Amino acid sequence: MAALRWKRIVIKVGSALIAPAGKGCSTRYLLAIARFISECKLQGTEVVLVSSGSVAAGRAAIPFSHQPLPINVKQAMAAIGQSQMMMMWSQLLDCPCAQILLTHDDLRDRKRYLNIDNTLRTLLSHQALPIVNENDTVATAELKVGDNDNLAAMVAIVVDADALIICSDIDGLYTANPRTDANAIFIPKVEQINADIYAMAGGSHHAVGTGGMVTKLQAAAKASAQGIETLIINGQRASSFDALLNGENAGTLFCAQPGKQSAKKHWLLHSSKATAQVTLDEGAVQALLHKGASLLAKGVTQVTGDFDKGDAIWLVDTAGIKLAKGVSQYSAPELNKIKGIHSSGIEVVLGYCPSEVAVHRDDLVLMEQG
Ligand SMILES: Nc1ncnc2c1ncn2[C@@H]1O[C@H](COP(=O)(O)OP(=O)(O)O)[C@@H](O)[C@H]1O
Ligand SMILES: N[C@@H](CCC(=O)OP(=O)(O)O)C(=O)O
Repeated sequence: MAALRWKRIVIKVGSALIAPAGKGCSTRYLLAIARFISECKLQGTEVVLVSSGSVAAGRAAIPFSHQPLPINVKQAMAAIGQSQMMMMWSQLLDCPCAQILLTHDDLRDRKRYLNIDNTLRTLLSHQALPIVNENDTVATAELKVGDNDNLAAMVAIVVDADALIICSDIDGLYTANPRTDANAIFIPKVEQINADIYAMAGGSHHAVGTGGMVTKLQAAAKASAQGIETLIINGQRASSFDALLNGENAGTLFCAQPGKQSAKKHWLLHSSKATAQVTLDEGAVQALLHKGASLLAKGVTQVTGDFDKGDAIWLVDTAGIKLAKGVSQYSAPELNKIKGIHSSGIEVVLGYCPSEVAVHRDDLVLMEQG
């Protein structure tokens, strides 16, 4: 058996594999996936599992035939199914299985993001298997990622994985949904995801799945942009996993792209939630855009909205154009008091000076100006 080419992977398993009949967990496809995970770990490849299926697994316990399922019913099914799904994985694997339930909000908050990162890495260093799912019972629309394909890509970026393997009930990407288009042609490799590729993707045919091929392409785009190669494979076929273990490709491969950002800058740009903004004078704009400088309080003319020290904020020019996103070293009330003031005067005004700069260059990412 050839060695796997990855040191750390994220495997995403869709609802259709957890509960193929749409009601309750089944070992039918999970045995082969569990064997693959065990083989990866034996070869020294670290694995994080993102498992859907809490709604599908809990479905049998709550008889409800109307479609679409109302959110409260789905949440109740998820609450029942999550423990059943975890139990199933624990029975199939002989390593400790660790449950991690997340919402999008957890990833937007820097402290929680770092806690997630630390927990995942600690679990991996102790040969445990983190099993991630969306925290369906608490997540309202604005807190949710909404689908586990995108969640898996976010997790892959958090743990700096080499590969994201999305296991579904289809061989990979086709030119159209093969369930509705008999002429659809299989695509083994995608160099770069563009509008033509997105145009091929259709939705899901399951009541408990989310997103179909659309969310898988979004996930592949996110992960591959961060240098993580992504595969969409048929998790119903044990042969897909045999191929991967033999160092061959299976399903559709989305190539890793160059230009990976640092984890911190990626979080700032794509995950952090910034609602407040500070307006910069022309000197600060030039220093930021052309000199790679930090933002000094002296260059701030206006503070709009509320934020704490450590929160992400927008840095805008006098026309209100968003130039950058950065982590503030001061709260909004503090920055309001010291705006326009030279760094040496901060202590005089506030009585303390924890930082010479308002936003440090390392905690700042420039927006692409179109
Ligand atoms: N272009 C496409 N190529 C392949 N599958 C597609 C395409 N467009 C839509 N699909 C659908 O996406 C489904 C897989 O997504 P989904 O049902 O959400 O599964 P999962 O539960 O694994 O996330 C396939 O079964 C297929 O019906
Ligand atoms: N969090 C939900 C899964 C949502 C989801 O994305 O499902 P799927 O499209 O099957 O990966 C659950 O556990 O049922």
